[in-house]
Amino acid sequence: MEDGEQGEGEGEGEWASKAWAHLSSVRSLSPLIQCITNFVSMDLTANTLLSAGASPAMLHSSTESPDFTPQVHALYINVGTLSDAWLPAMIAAAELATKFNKPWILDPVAAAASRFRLKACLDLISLKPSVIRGNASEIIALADASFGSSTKGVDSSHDSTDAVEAAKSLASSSGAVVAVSGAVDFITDGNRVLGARNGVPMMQKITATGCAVTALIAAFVAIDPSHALEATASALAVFGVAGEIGMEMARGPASLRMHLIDSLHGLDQTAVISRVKISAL
Ligand SMILES: Nc1ncnc2c1ncn2[C@@H]1O[C@H](COP(=O)(O)OP(=O)(O)OP(=O)(O)O)[C@@H](O)[C@H]1O
Ligand SMILES: Cc1ncsc1CCO
Ligand SMILES: [Mg+2]
Repeated sequence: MEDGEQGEGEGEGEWASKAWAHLSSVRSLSPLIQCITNFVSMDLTANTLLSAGASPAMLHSSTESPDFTPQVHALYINVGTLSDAWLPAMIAAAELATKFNKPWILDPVAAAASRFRLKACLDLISLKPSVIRGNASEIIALADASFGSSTKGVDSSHDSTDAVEAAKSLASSSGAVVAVSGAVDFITDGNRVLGARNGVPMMQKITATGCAVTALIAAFVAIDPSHALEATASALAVFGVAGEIGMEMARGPASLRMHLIDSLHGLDQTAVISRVKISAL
């Protein structure tokens, strides 16, 4: 990717070209992504990464991370089925990623569901993830560092538009790019804000689509680590486009899950360029 001016004045066409360039790089470079993710999402997450051209590895033992994490192109940590045993492994892997200059990406599932989970997420954020992607309720809880307020487990009880200010504040305090998923996905570094308007509402009816798109963000950031904001927007838009095309063949959530994976695998330049809807806000 070129290092030129990005942001103001950039039209949807340029963003779409950038998204295609990111997807093409993922396909050609096939980045290796270590995923420490929840039991629910493992299958969809691995298949999403494979369909996009990346190489997933669900290795989570703190005993093997010292050997493995230095070899990966990015690390993905998702706290969805957090336990006392797994948290130290997540922290150890995040520390290794930072030590070896690998980008790492956090999905703070259900951040406000318990004090244990909120503290775990805040501790992980202190280890400097490149990107944090959550739904609106998760990002609001992290920005406020507050537990229990208007949360509904892993599902959001807010619209993504409700969380834009929280996302900017969390990005500024953490140094991470923060993405909020929803009908519009918002992506911010605390200064610039991008909106990605792809996807279909039925994607919320498939468990772990959020987890899967965060892994896709890890793959896109792996191949363009110095442009985490742009790579994150591209990943969210590309995943949304796969959902839109998949929905044309689907009869409900179960068949959308299958068609989304097929569509992500089959995405061509024409579909990406004509459908990606990213803009600077
Ligand atoms: N109303 C919508 N219209 C279009 N796309 C949507 C809509 N809601 C969610 N999406 C898309 O669905 C995907 C999952 O987002 P969601 O906000 O449901 O994540 P999540 O709550 O973290 O999910 P999970 O925890 O089940 O993994 C994202 O790619 C998002 O863009
Ligand atoms: C349903 C569920 N519970 C913990 S993680 C997860 C997957 C969606 O986040
Ligand atoms: Mg989630």
